[in-house]
Amino acid sequence: MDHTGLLIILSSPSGAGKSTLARRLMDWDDSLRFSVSATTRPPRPGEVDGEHYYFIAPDAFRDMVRADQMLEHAEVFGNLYGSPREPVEKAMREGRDTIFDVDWQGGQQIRASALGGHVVSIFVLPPSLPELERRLRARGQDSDEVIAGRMQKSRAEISHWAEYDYVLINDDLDRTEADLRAILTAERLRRDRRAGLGAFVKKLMEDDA
Ligand SMILES: Nc1nc2c(ncn2[C@@H]2O[C@H](COP(=O)(O)OP(=O)(O)O)[C@@H](O)[C@H]2O)c(=O)[nH]1
Ligand SMILES: Nc1ncnc2c1ncn2[C@@H]1O[C@H](COP(=O)(O)OP(=O)(O)O)[C@@H](O)[C@H]1O
Repeated sequence: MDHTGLLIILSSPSGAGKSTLARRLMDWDDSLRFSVSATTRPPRPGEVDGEHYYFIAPDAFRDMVRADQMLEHAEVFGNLYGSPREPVEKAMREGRDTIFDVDWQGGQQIRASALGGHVVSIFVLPPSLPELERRLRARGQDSDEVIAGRMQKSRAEISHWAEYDYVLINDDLDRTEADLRAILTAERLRRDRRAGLGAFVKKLMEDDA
């Protein structure tokens, strides 16, 4: 069936688990595409350029924005982050679904973008703020100062929860992953209904006549 790809927005305060969940979803369904963002923040140990992020200089980032090559962009924790437009448009044309790991500003801009696709937005909450801090520490990739900054910003990110179609409390990882799979399956069926089931039903009736 002909259809355009879904745009799946995942947001959460830093450390709630969205990268882990996105990775699990892609292991479940390898047709899913991850939108690799460009950022001016330095790579963490183990992060690979072009896989986790495109690590670029602020000037190069601003050039991309000026050339309208970013579908959305925002400043988060003092660094610039943006979703390159071209790979998303290509995936949509090919009918492949794209996952975005973006903050609330990115979520708002993707919803408002003129891409015209079927957008599904999901907000991931931690079970508590002390658990969020524990996860940031357990990840072992940020300094105390960076963790303190992220905890301070977490309330502002969480305040946007009601803008999202779905809100999941990521307590048990397997449970949250199962909920995400269910959301994706249901939203794909909704998309297909819109995209071309009319023609299928018409043919079904004709074949039976
Ligand atoms: N608007 C926007 N936000 C992004 C983008 N890429 C990442 N972010 C957000 O930036 C924040 C920080 O990301 P990151 O530095 O990887 O830290 P982490 O969330 O702790 O793994 C998170 O809220 C991400 O969702 C992007 O392309 N656009
Ligand atoms: N449900 C969960 N229970 C316990 N730990 C979790 C859970 N979800 C994620 N984590 C852990 O918390 C840390 C932060 O997760 P991560 O996916 O990097 O968050 P984010 O991308 O939202 O910043 C990681 O070490 C991850 O393994």
